Amino acid sequence: MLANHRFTDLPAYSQLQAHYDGLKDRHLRDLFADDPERFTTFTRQFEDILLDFSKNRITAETLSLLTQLAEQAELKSAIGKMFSGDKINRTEDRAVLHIALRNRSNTPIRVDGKDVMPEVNDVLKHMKSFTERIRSGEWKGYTGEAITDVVNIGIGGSDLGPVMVTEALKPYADDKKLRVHFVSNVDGVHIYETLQTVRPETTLFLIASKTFTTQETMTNAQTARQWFLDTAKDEAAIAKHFAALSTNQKDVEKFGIDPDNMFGFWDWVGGRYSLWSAIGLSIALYIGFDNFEELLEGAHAMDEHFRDTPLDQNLPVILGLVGIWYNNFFGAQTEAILPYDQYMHRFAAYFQQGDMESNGKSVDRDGSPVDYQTGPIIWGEPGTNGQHAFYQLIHQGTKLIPCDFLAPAISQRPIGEHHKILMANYFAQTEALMNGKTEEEAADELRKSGKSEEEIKALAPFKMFSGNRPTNSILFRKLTPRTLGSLIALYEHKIFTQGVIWDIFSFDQWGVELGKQLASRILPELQDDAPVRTHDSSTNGLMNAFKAMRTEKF
Ligand SMILES: O=P(O)(O)OC[C@H]1O[C@](O)(CO)[C@@H](O)[C@@H]1O
Repeated sequence: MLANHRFTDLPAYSQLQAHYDGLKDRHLRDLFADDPERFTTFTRQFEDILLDFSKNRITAETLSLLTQLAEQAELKSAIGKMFSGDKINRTEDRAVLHIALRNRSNTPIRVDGKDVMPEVNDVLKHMKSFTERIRSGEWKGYTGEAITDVVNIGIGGSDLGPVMVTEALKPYADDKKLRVHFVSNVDGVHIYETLQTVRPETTLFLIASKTFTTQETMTNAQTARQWFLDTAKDEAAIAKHFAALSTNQKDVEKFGIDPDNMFGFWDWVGGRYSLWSAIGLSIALYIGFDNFEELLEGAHAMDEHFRDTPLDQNLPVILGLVGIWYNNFFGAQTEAILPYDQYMHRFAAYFQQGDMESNGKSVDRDGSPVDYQTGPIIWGEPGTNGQHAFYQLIHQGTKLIPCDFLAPAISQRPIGEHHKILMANYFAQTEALMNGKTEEEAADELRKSGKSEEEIKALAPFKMFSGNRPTNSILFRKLTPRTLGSLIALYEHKIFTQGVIWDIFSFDQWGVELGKQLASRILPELQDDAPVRTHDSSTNGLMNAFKAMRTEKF
């Protein structure tokens, strides 16, 4: 179990507050002018990944106080507990062991006294042989044709991870031989549009659901099953075209999926941390098992770094602490993740769930409501597209939005000048966000463009930028499976770091569960045209309008 503390009672918290009062008005430009070695001071490297956090509103003292905050929150011991299978997810009475799924060292990790590694390795072995049979064409569909399309049906953590990783590692796949599709939304449009592009004879459906009860997934799965049987006409053919990725064997069998085609995992794998488990089968099928293993290895290497490296040298810890600095002292409410790599276009969306479902909590580990901010709003889009959309608000808006800028030094598609242009933008943006433009600089520029002094006076206030907008730059050599694995683990452990320090439980999601319960209660009320009176006036009104609209009586 994790130790409890009051975040705002930690001695370093009040020291940080006093420190903040002294630092809040200092400009990044001045911090750089004060210390010519600032880049070296605030840069850390892990394998092919460089984290430059020098463009943050921090000094060496800030880092030292933040590190003390982490020590006082007993972060090191919390990390040890996660890695040793302690049931740190107390509200669900579960261990938190996504690190075991990629434990390439294979050291025993025990839950309730039992080493989980043999079962982890068995599932990986099963995934490997299945992957190889599908990819080689040895596995035949019910008409004797090889599989050409994999449709993963899942939602939340049973979708977002595989979607993000298969997009990011597209260069390692061969779309001509095997394509992947993802159906998550219960909106019939999603499954309809997907089924338009595939043939029953050559399609493999992966029903991905930890619980195998999620309404959206089960609805889509039943529709896919019916669509398949409409052509195949034979239930026995299901064994060749449906597999399940789940912890719920009973319901998998009830659905009619051959137990040999079930890939299991365990309650200690959180949905949003499950891409490393059987939920990653679509990834392995798409990029091949060797590449999937490389992904696991990259994550494992980051796990070891997180567990063994001193806090002020530790990349996930630093990201977490810098986030806390803005969230709890500057009052920032949001953070942007901005990859300058088109293949990473789902990275921010993935961590939107990872971070917000984990740290969107307002009760501490003692059960008391918190009186400080916890998880930030996470969002983002690939770099240059964002520049032409929402960056204006980051540059000149009233909100402080700390941003992570991620980019590869080597493009997967080195075409002409594209990558240099992309990277010029990458470097330019963090520089501009930091420096801004003074009114005098704006005036000078206007003068050079031939404006009159009167026009300069009128226009300069709009053309100045305060700057002082903080960024992290995460520069890596190339988006390989190993590097991607490390980057994902980096953000996972950042989330862990923050949750521990905020004294919240990061591995449950009771809020989401409530929405699921309410939806199942409402569904029966939509089956007929009877007026609904059981809810508040807004919900009743909307449901009745919906009923009227569908019968054209509106
Ligand atoms: O894999 P399952 O059980 O279908 O759940 C899907 C998702 O639902 C949630 O519980 C809530 O959205 C997520 O945590 C999970 O990833």
